[in-house]
Amino acid sequence: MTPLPITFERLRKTYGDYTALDDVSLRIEPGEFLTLLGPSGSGKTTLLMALAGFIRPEAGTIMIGERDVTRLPPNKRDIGIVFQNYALFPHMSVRANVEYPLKLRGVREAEARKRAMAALERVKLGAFAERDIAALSGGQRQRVALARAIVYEPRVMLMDEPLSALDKNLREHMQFEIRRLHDDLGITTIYVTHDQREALTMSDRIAVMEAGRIRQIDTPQEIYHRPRTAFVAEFMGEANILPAEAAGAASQGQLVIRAEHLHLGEVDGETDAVVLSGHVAALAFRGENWLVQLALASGQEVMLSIPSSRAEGCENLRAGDAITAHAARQHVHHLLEAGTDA
Ligand SMILES: Nc1ncnc2c1ncn2[C@@H]1O[C@H](COP(=O)(O)OP(=O)(O)OP(=O)(O)O)[C@@H](O)[C@H]1O
Repeated sequence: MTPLPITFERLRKTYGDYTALDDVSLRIEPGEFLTLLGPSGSGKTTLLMALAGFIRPEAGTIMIGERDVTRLPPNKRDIGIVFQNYALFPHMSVRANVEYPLKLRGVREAEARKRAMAALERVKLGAFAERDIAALSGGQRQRVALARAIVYEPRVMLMDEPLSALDKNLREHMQFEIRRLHDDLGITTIYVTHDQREALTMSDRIAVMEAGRIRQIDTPQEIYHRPRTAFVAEFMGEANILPAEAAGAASQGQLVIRAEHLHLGEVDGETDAVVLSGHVAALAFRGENWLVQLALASGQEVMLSIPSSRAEGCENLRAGDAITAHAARQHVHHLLEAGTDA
């Protein structure tokens, strides 16, 4: 089946005088894996639920392919959904849970069974079909929820924080599995998370939301290396935001330098670099890297992240030591003026 594009046009949703979606416009390409990323309360779930049909917007339109679905009930939208809490029926077997959406759609017993088993095979749970849900681990339950969402072959998949109940290792493993499933099925996926690393790992593009608006929508690399605003820069990872003049730039405005792009020590004369000097305010060893907090003469503190593999000298640093750090000019990025939108 060919995947479908999704278009939101000036979508608006308010709760009393609170604006949860503030004229959101967005096009998701056919077959794209798009992540809605943002802090709690930014409107991610509201946007997803409006697409699923569980929330009715006050204004705007939602199109799936050529179809205007804004006023269609959820079961007419051809969408698979996976939630954080799995929403499985605990008293039914794994197979019965996966057959359930097919039975709702009037698919006959033998056919439902065949398709449920195929979906379970896809998520590597074929051998668990007759088990009770209660006898599964968190990761296995999440796979059942995935199987149930794909069993009727929807062309659009929505996932709202599906991995947040899992521990870190399983979560990272499932990020790859979900992405592979998306690629194999050739569907359009919208994924909600507030975890920036998860968004970077899985997505074709990321839409960063804040206060009911999309602040930036871009590929993971673009959004990480070239954030448009301080909010996006800080939300996407450790970001040092400096006034342009602090970094010796002639221009006005603000700069962002990622912690891992700052290196300890002087720069050789050949390199065009921004140089920052001050003293060590604090430092910490974190296994894969060292974090060094550098206090500038202005009082501002900047963070350096130095990989353990090339952290010679970090062991000998002490709070109060005078240090110099530098970043190559290509890693110094100008932000748009504050308040300018994506
Ligand atoms: N039924 C409701 N009544 C009133 N306010 C609501 C309702 N549902 C959501 N809101 C508010 O709308 C805003 C957006 O909520 P939404 O659930 O979309 O945020 P979110 O980005 O998904 O957050 P989280 O990461 O915490 O799930 C929040 O401030 C929330 O309190």
